Amino acid sequence: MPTKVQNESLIKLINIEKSYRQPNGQVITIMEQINLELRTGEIVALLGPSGSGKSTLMRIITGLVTPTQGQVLYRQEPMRGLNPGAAIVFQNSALYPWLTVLENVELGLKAIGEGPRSRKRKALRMIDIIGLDGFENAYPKELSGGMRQRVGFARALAVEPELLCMDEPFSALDVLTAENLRFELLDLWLEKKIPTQSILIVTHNIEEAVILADRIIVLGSNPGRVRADFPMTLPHYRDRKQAAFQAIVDRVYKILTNPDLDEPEEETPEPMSTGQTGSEPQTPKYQLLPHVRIGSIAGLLELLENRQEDLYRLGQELQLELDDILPIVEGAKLMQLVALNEGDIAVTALGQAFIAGDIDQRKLIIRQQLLNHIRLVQQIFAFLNAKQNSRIPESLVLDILERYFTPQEANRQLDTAIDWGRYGELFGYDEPAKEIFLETPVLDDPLALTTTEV
Ligand SMILES: Nc1ncnc2c1ncn2[C@@H]1O[C@H](COP(=O)(O)OP(=O)(O)OP(=O)(O)O)[C@@H](O)[C@H]1O
Repeated sequence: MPTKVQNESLIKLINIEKSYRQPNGQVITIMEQINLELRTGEIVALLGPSGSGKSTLMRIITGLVTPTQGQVLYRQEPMRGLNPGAAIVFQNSALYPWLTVLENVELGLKAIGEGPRSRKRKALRMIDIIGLDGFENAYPKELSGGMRQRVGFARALAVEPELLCMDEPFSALDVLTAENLRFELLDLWLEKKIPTQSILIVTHNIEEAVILADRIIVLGSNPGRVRADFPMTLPHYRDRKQAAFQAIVDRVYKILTNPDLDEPEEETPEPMSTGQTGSEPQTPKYQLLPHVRIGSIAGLLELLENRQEDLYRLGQELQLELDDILPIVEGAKLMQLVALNEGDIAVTALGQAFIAGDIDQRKLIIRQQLLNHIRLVQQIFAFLNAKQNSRIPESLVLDILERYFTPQEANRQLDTAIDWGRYGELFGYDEPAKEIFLETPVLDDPLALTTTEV
């Protein structure tokens, strides 16, 4: 088994940007200025909110996606096409149902041109290492979810990749199976039973990252960028109950829940021109609304009444995943109903007034906050007031949104704005006509007649 050489550059991303051209011709940048290096001997966890570009970044590293700008170096050389040293394990290992475990594991080896005999030998060895001994001739449907995922690992590891990329590999498994598999993978890595030189894992699970990683990278969204990149010094095996473990979990939680609080990156190379398609016009940023109902925000406020709470513990208490709780907190924060301080969340005076208020008072508060702080709502409201019949087609708003977001995201933004506007009794939605209409025209409202600049 090859020994692991520590700290050699395996992958280097220099000023990576990825943009997609939308059907309307608009170019949307989903990530920019990504600078990072993966070195041998480390497990790196990539965390970030949904849509921050974690999977895209992993695909750029493996060569499945080409960046719009910037350079990918593999072992210090520009990478062209697929990364020769990488293999990927996905959330649901896509196994061929008509092939046995052995045949599924052999597939990756076949793809890289291994002959039948060495293919079989290597596949059997990896099946053994990964704990599937005795199941070589089973078909995927005969296996549990955890065992199928093991086959996915065996298939990826059989080709002896230098870099093992895993995109939420444990998230489809039940809690116990996931925990077992995590520690088994860690055993294989620490005991050098696999020749892998570096592991990159995309995850939504902070504790999983803290259990496994030697380094944690946090991405931010809109567009995706590196917000934090720090080493983990706790020795393996880590205990979830340890104060130091909890402190790191809190730190990551704090970064994720405070979009304004960036931690310095490890290194920031100078901008570098690559001669690629760098001439796309930059799209200015637009406030991104979290997809959350006002009811959920109200629920959070009621729960927080009169207490300052650590967000991480709150998530645990509510048994909410990070991706569920973040949009609720973000929505409440955008409307200034809560304030965040060092990972703690507290209800503001306005939030307290919301909790104490009856339904009409609550609606009034939301209405005020929407008109004061939520750009899309302000814009729709201004359009409606400028129209004589107080109605606008949704396509008018979608056209604007699609200058900044994908069509799918533009629809989600509009849905959220309509939901919030409805709660604040600012406007409603006529489904058959696909039009937004003013609830009660408020012509003396100073905001009503201002058109907001896009
Ligand atoms: N082929 C594509 N065309 C247009 N937009 C895309 C394409 N692929 C990804 N995107 C957009 O890029 C953004 C980042 O997507 P990506 O899947 O990389 O994020 P993520 O952080 O992995 O999200 P999640 O945690 O939800 O899996 C999203 O807004 C997505 O809609």
